[in-house]
Amino acid sequence: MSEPRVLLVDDEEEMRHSTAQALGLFGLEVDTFSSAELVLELIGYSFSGVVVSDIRMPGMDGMTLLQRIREVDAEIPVILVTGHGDVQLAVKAMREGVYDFLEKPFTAQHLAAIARRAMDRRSLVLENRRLRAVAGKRDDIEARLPGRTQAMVDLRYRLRAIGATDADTLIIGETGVGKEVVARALHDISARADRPLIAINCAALPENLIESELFGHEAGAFPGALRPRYGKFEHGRGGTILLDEIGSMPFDLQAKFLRVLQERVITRLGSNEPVPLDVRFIATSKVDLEAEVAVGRFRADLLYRLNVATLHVPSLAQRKADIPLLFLQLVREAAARYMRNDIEVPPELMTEIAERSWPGNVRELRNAADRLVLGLDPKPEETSAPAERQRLADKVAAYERGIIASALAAHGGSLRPVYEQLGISRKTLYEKMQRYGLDKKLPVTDGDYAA
Ligand SMILES: Nc1ncnc2c1ncn2[C@@H]1O[C@H](COP(=O)(O)OP(=O)(O)OP(=O)(O)O)[C@@H](O)[C@H]1O
Repeated sequence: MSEPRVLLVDDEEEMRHSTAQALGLFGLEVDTFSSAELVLELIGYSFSGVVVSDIRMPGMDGMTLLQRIREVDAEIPVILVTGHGDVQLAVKAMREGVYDFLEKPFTAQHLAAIARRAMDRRSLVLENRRLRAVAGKRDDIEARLPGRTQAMVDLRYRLRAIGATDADTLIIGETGVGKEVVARALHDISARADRPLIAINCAALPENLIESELFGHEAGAFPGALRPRYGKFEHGRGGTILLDEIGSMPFDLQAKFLRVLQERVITRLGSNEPVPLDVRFIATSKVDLEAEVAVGRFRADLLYRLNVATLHVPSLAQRKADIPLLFLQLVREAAARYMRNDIEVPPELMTEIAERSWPGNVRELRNAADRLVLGLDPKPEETSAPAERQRLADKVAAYERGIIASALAAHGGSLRPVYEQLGISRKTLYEKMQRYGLDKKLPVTDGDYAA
């Protein structure tokens, strides 16, 4: 989203500077490089400018640079300049896909006009690519966030609507519902899709480093800050910053963050100079931020600023009808991940899965699918708890049997001292002896019992 730039490569310093200056006069943003290797490091698929390079240079020459750039992206425009009037070189360059070829001497006006045309074409190419990617990803939303319940239909509808804007967005939902999945989908259908998405977990940031982590710092800003460093916000330039668990952001930092949201500038630690920041913020929360405001842990002004575009991601309890299909999809995904193709979901298991409660939401359901595929009990807590209880009950029973047996032995099989000592009724002792198979093995002296 930054201005497209001309990357100008020339090993001759004077030529480099005079050309750059002249192009600057025609309103172009120019970066200069003394070698082709240097410029190659900056070229990527989303590069939005144009490369202007001398042909004859020590090290990598202009023709090789052209070839290398076209390996990265054949649609990046490269303009080659030669001082030698070499027709053969020109022909070769044309064959290699050069955008244009200029002979020295040339006027800056001429070069500026060609460069501008090249950049216009490049921006068209990038825009078309973006539209194609967005169209693909739009179809993708259904696959990424499946579900036929109204809650999911509404979520996808709002997601697409908000995705078409550049508004900062708050995503709310219980743990494991897929807030991060929604955030990534939002980024992917936005105009920033080809720029980075930087995810920051506010709950995991070390308190003492948090500001420099986010805002960056200048050299000497604090002991140990030897070199200047970009913060995470600046790494997200042109893209999206995802602030996970915004409710965990320290209170003092919330005021600074609010300023960033309002003014779209940041100031690195140890500097007074605000730097413009072109990013979209997406924040997530599983805690009720209104409640956090009420107890003074979250700033009301920050909440109001964030709460403009809001997405509520429903819990599985709020979309129970989606559970079977979602589970099947997660099983399919897990099977692919673990390279198993023989996984079946027995109907009884499906019924249990559908009726069970899933407090950990999709994350928990996904774990269950993984466990099934790995041949483990897919219903860990809730259904293995009775098994635990069973084992515990067995242990308790064995212990109880031992106590009764030894009491019976101690009293020579006489019942009265036994039930009195154990503080239970005669009837209860009788039932337990029956249950534990103790009646026949011991010498019995109490006529009551024998009867
Ligand atoms: N609709 C979905 N389809 C498939 N997998 C999903 C879906 N939603 C979430 N998941 C999976 O569930 C897990 C939890 O998702 P995610 O991390 O997005 O949840 P969250 O709401 O951000 O969780 P937390 O509140 O703990 O941060 C991830 O493994 C994710 O891939």
